[in-house]
Amino acid sequence: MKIAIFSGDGIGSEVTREAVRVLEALKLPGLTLLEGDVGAAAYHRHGRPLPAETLDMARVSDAILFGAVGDPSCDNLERHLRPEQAVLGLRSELGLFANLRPATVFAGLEDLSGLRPELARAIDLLIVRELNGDVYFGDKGMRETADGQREGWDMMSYSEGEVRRIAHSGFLAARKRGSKLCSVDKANVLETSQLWRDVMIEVAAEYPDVELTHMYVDNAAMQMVKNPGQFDVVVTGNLFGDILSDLASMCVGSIGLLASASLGERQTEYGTFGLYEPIHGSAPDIAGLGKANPMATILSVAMMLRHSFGDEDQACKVETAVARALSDGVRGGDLGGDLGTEAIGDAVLERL
Ligand SMILES: NC(=O)C1=CN([C@@H]2O[C@H](COP(=O)(O)OP(=O)(O)OC[C@H]3O[C@@H](n4cnc5c(N)ncnc54)[C@H](O)[C@@H]3O)[C@@H](O)[C@H]2O)C=CC1
Ligand SMILES: CC(C)CC(=O)C(=O)O
Ligand SMILES: [Mg+2]
Repeated sequence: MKIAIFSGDGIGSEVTREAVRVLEALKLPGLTLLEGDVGAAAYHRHGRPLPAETLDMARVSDAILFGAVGDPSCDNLERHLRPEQAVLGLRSELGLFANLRPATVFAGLEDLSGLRPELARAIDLLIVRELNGDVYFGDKGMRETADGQREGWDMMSYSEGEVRRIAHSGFLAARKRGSKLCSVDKANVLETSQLWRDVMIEVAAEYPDVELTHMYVDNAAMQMVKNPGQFDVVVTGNLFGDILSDLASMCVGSIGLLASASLGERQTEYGTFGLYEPIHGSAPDIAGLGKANPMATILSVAMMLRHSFGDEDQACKVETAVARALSDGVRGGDLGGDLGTEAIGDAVLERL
């Protein structure tokens, strides 16, 4: 089994290093790790954030472990050269349209949530975010208005087929959990969202065992803070899912804890091909200081073992090691402690 490691920029390389240590400690038979350049690192070396060599490596791999991309020194480059295009490009080129972002409170962290402990304790939700469409991938540009002002524009759209396939991902995920699916949109204002809602209702007919509800995204943000325990699976578009998942992360304690799996249709001999990454970015404010929490990336390895390698035992082993570390009081700066990235990695390894 081949895993491509794309660690990227800022804390991406720091957190990925710890996740790779965990992966190697599992001694999976026949494991080969490949390393590729993405993001600002790739731009400086190859002139492009997602070089052809990296994409080729992704295509011959069974799964990808991704750190993060983004560097302030690149924020004024033309958009197609910016580091973020690496992760967007991998998601679209590889057809990874279903992004799963689970959020659960670990025992012992209830007091570290941005919410009251009794609200935090009830959180066990999964955000299913569409990843190949929406305003992120529409035409965009800068133009001049008739009265000479600059105008930025981004096209938001979803086709019926794009909504239908993520609807199935949402319903199937709900069926494996609490059978409740909340579709989040902005159908009171956006045509994109009206189609989204119509298609969700059509697809619901194939899943009579799953309860479908709808919520506008502004209310969903409020409800996530007021009563997050009401959510089981949330299915939503690319932009709304991006925002709501960062919100959910603080409800469980830290953005350094939320893992993700990005899946498509490609099957390998081991399972579903996927890209696994923490939901956070390259965190330039703490990059190079050894302060980042690597747990989200380590938990992304667990998701990889589950979805791409069908190895539920090893996935649970990794998740249990992280949960034990947290319940034993292992805390990085993001959780009010003083342990650094490597020390947190050591603590998880000791509990594997
Ligand atoms: N998938 C990706 O590669 C993503 C890349 N980005 C990029 O990352 C760069 C920084 O973006 P921001 O908006 O600042 O988001 P960010 O997620 O990188 O950081 C937000 C805040 O959370 C903290 N943080 C994030 N991860 C942490 C961890 N593991 N441990 C402790 N603290 C952590 C950071 O220090 C910062 O204060 C930008 O260039 C952005 O475009 C942002 C999100 C996703
Ligand atoms: C292109 C990325 C920076 C999008 C993002 O923030 C994410 O996927 O969480
Ligand atoms: Mg994000």
